[in-house]
Amino acid sequence: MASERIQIVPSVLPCDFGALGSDLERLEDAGVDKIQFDVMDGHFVPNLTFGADVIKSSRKYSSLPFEAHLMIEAPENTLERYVDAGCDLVIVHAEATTHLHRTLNQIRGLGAKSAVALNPATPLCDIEYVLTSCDMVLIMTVNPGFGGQAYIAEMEPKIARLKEMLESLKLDIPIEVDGGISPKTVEGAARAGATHLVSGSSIFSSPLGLKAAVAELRELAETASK
Ligand SMILES: O=C(CO)[C@@H](O)[C@H](O)COP(=O)(O)O
Repeated sequence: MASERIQIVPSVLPCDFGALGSDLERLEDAGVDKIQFDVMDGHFVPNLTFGADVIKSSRKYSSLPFEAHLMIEAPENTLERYVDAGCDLVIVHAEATTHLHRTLNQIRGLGAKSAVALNPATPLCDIEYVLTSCDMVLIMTVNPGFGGQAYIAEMEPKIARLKEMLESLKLDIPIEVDGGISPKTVEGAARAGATHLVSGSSIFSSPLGLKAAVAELRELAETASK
């Protein structure tokens, strides 16, 4: 597990959707490691954002890996569109697909990396038998649907237990956390075992500016994870 390095992952939710390309260029200049596109359908979560076409049109503005966080019902019906749009990794929610094992392997079959996300209330036992079909696990530290929510610190024991599960299976895959990640919360998440840290409102609203805010999160997480 020690081989997984800290990655800072911006959520595009706070971006200016009318000028997404330039915001993506700003994020790459700021030193982020990959980009997370928060896809929301207004059914699985109350909010509605964008689909694969927006990601496809964004591809030319960044050389970084793209991941699609599918906060949508029945993601298995549309996986190919996100891979064709240029996503290197596709995240589906365990709560949103009937046949999770099949869906995760469908993503891999399309040539992308697969990941499963768990809402705060969903127990780790729901993914115990699909971890070998995952290239990453996302632990939500807010209830999905909106940016700017408060970090749920009660998820830290869940992160730590997941790290133990992965180590016992000798699976060297990252644990990503998403929701309320800021300089005040990142250390707790990293100390528990998270290595990929998704942040939206904190880095975009930081008085330090985007580049320094990304560097600050990275330094805090790296120190806490040692
Ligand atoms: O995906 C979600 C919620 O569904 C958000 O957690 C964003 O991805 C990050 O938002 P901040 O909490 O960092 O503002």
